[in-house]
Amino acid sequence: LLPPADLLLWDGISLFSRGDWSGARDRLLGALRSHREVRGQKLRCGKQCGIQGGKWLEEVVLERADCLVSCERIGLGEPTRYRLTRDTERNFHRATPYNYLQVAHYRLEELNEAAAAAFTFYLRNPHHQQIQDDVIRFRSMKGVREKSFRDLEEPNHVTLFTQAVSLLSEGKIKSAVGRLEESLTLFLSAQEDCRSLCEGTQEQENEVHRDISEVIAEYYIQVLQCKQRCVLEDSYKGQKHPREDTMISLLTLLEEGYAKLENWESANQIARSLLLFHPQNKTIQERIYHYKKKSYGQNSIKPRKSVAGYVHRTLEEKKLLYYAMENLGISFQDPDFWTPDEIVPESLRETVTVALTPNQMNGTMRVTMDGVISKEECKALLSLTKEAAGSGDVLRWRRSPHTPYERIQGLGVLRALQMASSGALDSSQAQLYYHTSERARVLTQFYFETKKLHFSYTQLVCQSAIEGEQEGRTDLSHPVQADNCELDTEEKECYREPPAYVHRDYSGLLYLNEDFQGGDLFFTAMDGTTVTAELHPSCGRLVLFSSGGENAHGVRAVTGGKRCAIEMWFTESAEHADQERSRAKALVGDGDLSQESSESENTKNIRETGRDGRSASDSEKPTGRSHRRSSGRSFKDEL
Ligand SMILES: O=C(O)CCC(=O)C(=O)O
Ligand SMILES: [Fe+2]
Repeated sequence: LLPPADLLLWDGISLFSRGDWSGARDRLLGALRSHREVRGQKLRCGKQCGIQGGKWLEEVVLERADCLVSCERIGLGEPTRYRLTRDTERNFHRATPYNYLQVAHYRLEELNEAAAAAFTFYLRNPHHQQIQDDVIRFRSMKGVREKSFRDLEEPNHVTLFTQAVSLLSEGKIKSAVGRLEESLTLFLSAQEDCRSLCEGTQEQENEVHRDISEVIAEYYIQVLQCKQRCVLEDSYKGQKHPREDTMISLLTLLEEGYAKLENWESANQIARSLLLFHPQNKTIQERIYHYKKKSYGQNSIKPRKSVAGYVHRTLEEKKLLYYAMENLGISFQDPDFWTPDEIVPESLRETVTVALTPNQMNGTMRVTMDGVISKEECKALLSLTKEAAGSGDVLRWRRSPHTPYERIQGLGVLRALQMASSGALDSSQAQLYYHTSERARVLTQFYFETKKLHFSYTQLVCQSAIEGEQEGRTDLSHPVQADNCELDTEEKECYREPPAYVHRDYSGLLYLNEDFQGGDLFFTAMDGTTVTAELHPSCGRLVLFSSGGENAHGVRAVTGGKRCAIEMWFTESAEHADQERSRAKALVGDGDLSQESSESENTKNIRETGRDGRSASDSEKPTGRSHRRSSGRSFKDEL
């Protein structure tokens, strides 16, 4: 039996601080091993102490408690010995031992081990400045193999998945499918393990004596929330890509593999399993029809049992959690994109959907969402621009700097709020402007899994076609450009240097209307001419993209009517945050109780961020809609 993990960890850290590198390394490795050992034993006990049906609840609970305690005692000793405090548990969760370990390995000149430990920590703390630098340093060191940059805690199902992806690209379909099947099995069993540990001990913060059912309900909700988060736990850890659903990615590839192998029955079965996540999806239905024809109308094919079980169970849990959310006032962040509307109570239902996925837009870092604001909200914001135009010189219509055929009008957030406080604008509309942009910021942060984003600039802009001057027009409303770099279409390069706004990291365009001619937004390759995606604005439609050359874009001529949008640019760098924004924030009284969060907080927020981008500890105000709705789910993904 290994010494307890916390003892080894603190021992290791103390040897570390005294410069005893080999002692530190051995203790830290021991701590990781011991932590794993306890986890394994708890899993074994959990299985061994299964619940038998047909008994009273009290009897079941007491029996299981007795069984668990004695099973763990035999395997691990007294509970006081192996149970970790929440802090220590969090340290293991964040892979902190690896951060010490990488330094110890480095000092001991074990460079490949050091690189692996550093990389492992980095993946779980991608915004940690020091580890970013360390990984870069290791990469430039001679004698460190590329292979060493690997995740020492990578779940086996991820390893297999990655192997399968490269096998598929090499055309080795059979082996790929084998790997994917194995990966699916392992993913499901990893989920079981993660979920079963949710029932382990939890430290309670403020114990007061309350009604037994209240206490049980609260504890049970905690357990359910923990189980729901297991999906995030077992998802692929990498950066620079929006998070995808592990199960859906797995099944999609698997179906593709079976189809390539012309194993129509299996392809059909997997497609039917996928359909459980998106029952209305036309393309899956078509593929099923196609497979059915290929296998001569085989009609009795059902979804995979394991997948159906997975979907059924998680939906049952979500129902309970949404019930608790509606009636007991608990907060629940649904980690899944695909939860069907029927599961969510009417009052909590949100309308934001992903209208175009990055894939459908032929890029990785671009997405289009619909329903981000309601029709009434569009109307209110549009009337803000009308009033603003009538009330002052700065906001009067002027000729567009981009084209002689259009006039343009712009209004900043701070300006709007200031005008509202002097009575020149409707104050609730000005506030709505603020909260709407805030909503877009949170969605960007959530969808691209970035660290905290700050506003770099915000503007409500309308362009309108000058009547009678549109004949024979061939120019654009807004020429093709990138938002944070100088686009050189000859060289197909984009230079991130002044005069470009180099601090912009993400761009957001929230459209307020659709009743005008022309004015489509389009994306091009860096040549400025090859169009890769094009869309017409509409009320509540939000287009988000990274601001670099990978997202060169322009706007087609507005040849009739008025086109209005809120343009937003976000930066990851707090130093370059828009000063006006903090004054605007003060004006709306949006107190930031969450404070400037520390590095660790930041990382934690991202892991715990729900579908509306709000973490449990995030006390930012709801965004213009009722609190209930904004703390609910916020968008669902279409395939
Ligand atoms: O209004 C739009 O759709 C795009 C405007 C734009 O790209 C910009 O102002 O940088
Ligand atoms: Fe732009």
